[in-house]
Amino acid sequence: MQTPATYPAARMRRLRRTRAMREMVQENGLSAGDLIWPVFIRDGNGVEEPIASLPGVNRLSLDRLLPAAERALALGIPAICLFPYTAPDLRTEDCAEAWNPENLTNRAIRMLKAELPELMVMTDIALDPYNANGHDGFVVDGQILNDETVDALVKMGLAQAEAGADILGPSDMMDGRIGALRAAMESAGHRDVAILSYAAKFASGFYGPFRDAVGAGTRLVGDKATYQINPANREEALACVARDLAEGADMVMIKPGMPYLDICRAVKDRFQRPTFAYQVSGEYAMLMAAAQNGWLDGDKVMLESLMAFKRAGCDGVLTYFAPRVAEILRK
Ligand SMILES: NCc1[nH]cc(CCC(=O)O)c1CC(=O)O
Repeated sequence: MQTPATYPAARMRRLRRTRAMREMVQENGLSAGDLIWPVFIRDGNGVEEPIASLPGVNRLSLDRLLPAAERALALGIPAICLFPYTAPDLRTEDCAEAWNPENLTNRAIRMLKAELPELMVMTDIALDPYNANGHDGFVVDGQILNDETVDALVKMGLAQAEAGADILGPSDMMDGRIGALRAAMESAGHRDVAILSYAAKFASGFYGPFRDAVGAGTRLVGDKATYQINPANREEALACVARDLAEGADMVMIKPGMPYLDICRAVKDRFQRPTFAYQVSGEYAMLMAAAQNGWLDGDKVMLESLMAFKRAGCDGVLTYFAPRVAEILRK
């Protein structure tokens, strides 16, 4: 970096004087094309069910998902990511609903790809919405089984690819799942299905409202510390990213987002591959709660928080704010 001249030759305020000048020298940009919109789906018809801890976010039945997705596409959002709220009787210890070709997610994928082929559909691969105990993997005697879970995740991913998913999002943090999924996609002829790995996923308190939304929160026995990363660890997160890229991930994600911008920057600098952050449910809830109390300007902090991801090196962000942001950016 060139050392700036000293005052008064250097007056940093010269380039901040007018809006035109500020825009001309702006270093980073945010556009609708950077956004992936996470959406919660449920069964039924005509249902838009509010989620108390995520103000403004609803669980949508598939007939309501379609117009919402259509609007997202019209606003320039390239992808939506589906998260199912599974009916209670379909949550079992063997998690068999996860790879049912006719499950809610797979039906949603087929509908979206038939009606809106240009909109990319991303999925979540983990057992928690189908598991009786809320964990991302099989639980036996209080242990989360790794390799048995990977086999199940592969079946789940294959069913999603078969239904037409464009991007698979393994969020489970089992070891070896990226390699196993990539090999399965190759041999099943799904060569162009992309994998966006939840590579640096931390054991975070910020997932609370999400677990309410998919109905896994009250069921969860214990915590996820034996598979998600300790929030104190940076080198471990980088090792996970390196491993997932080596196993065939096309893109990687850091999650949560705002408290982990240092990891975003480190991942982009070190690997120079497509890098995404997930601005998770708790981050959304915290900004919305303050905005609803009149303590923060909601739109302003929303845009600022998303620009921060771009500045930290991310290529894009998963955010519940996506439609709102895209609407503002269109004006
Ligand atoms: N595999 C589950 C999964 N996929 C995405 C999220 C969190 C997303 C959010 O909080 O918005 C979680 C929660 C968890 O790991 O408990």
